[in-house]
Amino acid sequence: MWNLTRFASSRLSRTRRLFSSVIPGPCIVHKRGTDILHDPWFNKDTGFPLTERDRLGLRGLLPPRVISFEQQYDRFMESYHSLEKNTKGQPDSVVALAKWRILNRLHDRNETLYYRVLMDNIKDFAPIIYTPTVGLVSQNYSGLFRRPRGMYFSAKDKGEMMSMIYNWPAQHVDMIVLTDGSRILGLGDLGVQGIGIPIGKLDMYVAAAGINPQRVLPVMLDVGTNNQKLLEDRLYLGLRQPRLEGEEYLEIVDEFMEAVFTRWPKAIVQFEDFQMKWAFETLDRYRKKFCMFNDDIQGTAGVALAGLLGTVRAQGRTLADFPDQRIVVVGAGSAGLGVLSMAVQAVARMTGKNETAAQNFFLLDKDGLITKERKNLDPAAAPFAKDPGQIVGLREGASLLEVVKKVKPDVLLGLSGVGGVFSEEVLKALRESGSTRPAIFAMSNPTMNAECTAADAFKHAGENIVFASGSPFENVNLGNGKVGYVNQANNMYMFPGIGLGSLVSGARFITDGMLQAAAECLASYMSDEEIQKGILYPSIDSIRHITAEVGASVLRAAVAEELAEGHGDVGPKELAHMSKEETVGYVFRNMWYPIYSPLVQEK
Ligand SMILES: NC(=O)c1ccc[n+]([C@@H]2O[C@H](COP(=O)([O-])OP(=O)(O)OC[C@H]3O[C@@H](n4cnc5c(N)ncnc54)[C@H](O)[C@@H]3O)[C@@H](O)[C@H]2O)c1
Ligand SMILES: O=C(O)C[C@H](O)C(=O)O
Ligand SMILES: [Mg+2]
Repeated sequence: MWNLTRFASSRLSRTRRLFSSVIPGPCIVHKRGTDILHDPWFNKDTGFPLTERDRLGLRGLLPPRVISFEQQYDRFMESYHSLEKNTKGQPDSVVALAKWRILNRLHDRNETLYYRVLMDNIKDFAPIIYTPTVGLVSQNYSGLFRRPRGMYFSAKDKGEMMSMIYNWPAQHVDMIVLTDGSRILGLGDLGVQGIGIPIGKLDMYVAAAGINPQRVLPVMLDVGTNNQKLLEDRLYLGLRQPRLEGEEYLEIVDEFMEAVFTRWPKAIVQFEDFQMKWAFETLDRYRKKFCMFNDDIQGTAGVALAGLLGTVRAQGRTLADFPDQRIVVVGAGSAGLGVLSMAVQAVARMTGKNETAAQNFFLLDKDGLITKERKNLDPAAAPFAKDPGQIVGLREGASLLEVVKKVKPDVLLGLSGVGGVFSEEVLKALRESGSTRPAIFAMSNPTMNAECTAADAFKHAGENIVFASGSPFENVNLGNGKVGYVNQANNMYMFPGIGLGSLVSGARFITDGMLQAAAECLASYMSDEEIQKGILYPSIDSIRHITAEVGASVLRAAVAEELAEGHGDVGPKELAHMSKEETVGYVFRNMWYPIYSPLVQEK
């Protein structure tokens, strides 16, 4: 059932070939003069050619010399490298924020140049615009705030959202990332400051999926905050009130969703970093009504399942052995439960048995092992709660150490949001794992919330482990020329392809079938040779390529489920007649690529 296609060697050259045909057509701007210079969508700074300077009223508003895009690029990178040099030795957070600031200023000034430097240096810049630095930025957002980005809808805007949505200047919007700031990474309730996350996710949409930056919209739904520190902070920029709850809360989200889909019926909304109860409730409420998904539940599930399947292969086994893997999941929140349900569904499909599919999975939360004896057992966790009769030697609420010692798992997967939960003792206990090559997924973000560091994992659990973390760590030098490989198990390998595939297929909804197709695609992406080395995911350098593949598989699944209504001038019939290769080419052709496009028609 898992079709293991290999893409390996020609990936990069194929990417380049496909992009060479994607030169945007002339785009005519109706602004003039300083309005253009101050509009980051159109601004080219000193790169405006003389004809455009003449015809757009820019003459005299810029120094006379025209600088090429490449020169601008080099100049920015030089400034960036000198900033790196000048901040050497300073605390990590100071350096990270300085790097974020210089990138953010470019983002505010010239989007084309910003996205080109981001794409070309994604490995270095993703940790700044995305996890972990985006967490630090969100924590300090009210102090760092200089210019708004995206839209802010607050509880005070009730009844006004339908008209407010038309305040957004872009005529078309394809991709929206929405948060209410209630569970930002593992940092808790950050209220309005959580807007940093949708901004970072949409930067990844542009860099990885080639969504046109003029068509993305980060949104903050500010319904208050329960973070006392923020409520008392005189600089805090959000509503100073406790979070709305119950019907009052849902009425705000309902109103926003109606407003968005009234103005942009074809948009896709990604829910991000909602606290668990609202994450599940809103997914359930909207998934059959609007084209939306929850990244923490569904995107994370896909990336984790791909990693779990990779782990089986890394052990030298076949995928048919997946149902025998003993997997301990630490964290029963939106992410942990999302991963469990997708993984258990995969086992059920492979074995053809629903009743026993969850038997090799063990779920823990802050109160330890979850069994059917748990008081106030969350209904969402109930299907994975152990029957005390079937776990001899373990009790309700057993500690992680007890569980690892008893279960001897093949995989330890953390989505708890708590740094260091995989303690030295727990990692050492994993040495007794039944597996020749146990895997550790410390998936919580940002770095300080990871369940363990990469270095500790290799040191305490042994050199033969497979390791993945949600935020990036350096590979670990094991001595004797050996390297402990660090994977980044982050939903960034999933959500851009889910969004892009849904967009270019014109899917009405995002179904489990489409998400499963995305996960299968990522799972089959790596060659056996890479997997043997413990490399479970592609390098972030090839994120556009993997996103195109994931996007194309989502598209094909939408077509198969007769949900694809087409996109632009490509109708559903044309989509249905495309070969697999053609769907990938079509997805690539729909990716925006950052180059300056002419702002005036050639005379
Ligand atoms: N790598 C990724 O792609 C990815 C994706 C989504 C979420 N995450 C990370 O996962 C974490 C959790 O996200 P969530 O949405 O599920 O949060 P959540 O608040 O819904 O759930 C957290 C869960 O962890 C449990 N927990 C807390 N302390 C614990 C402890 N000491 N031991 C065991 N369990 C404990 C809680 O009881 C709860 O069940 C966050 O840090 C987030 O950044 C990572
Ligand atoms: O934002 C990330 O880096 C992954 C994930 O969505 C999270 O909430 O941690
Ligand atoms: Mg998230």
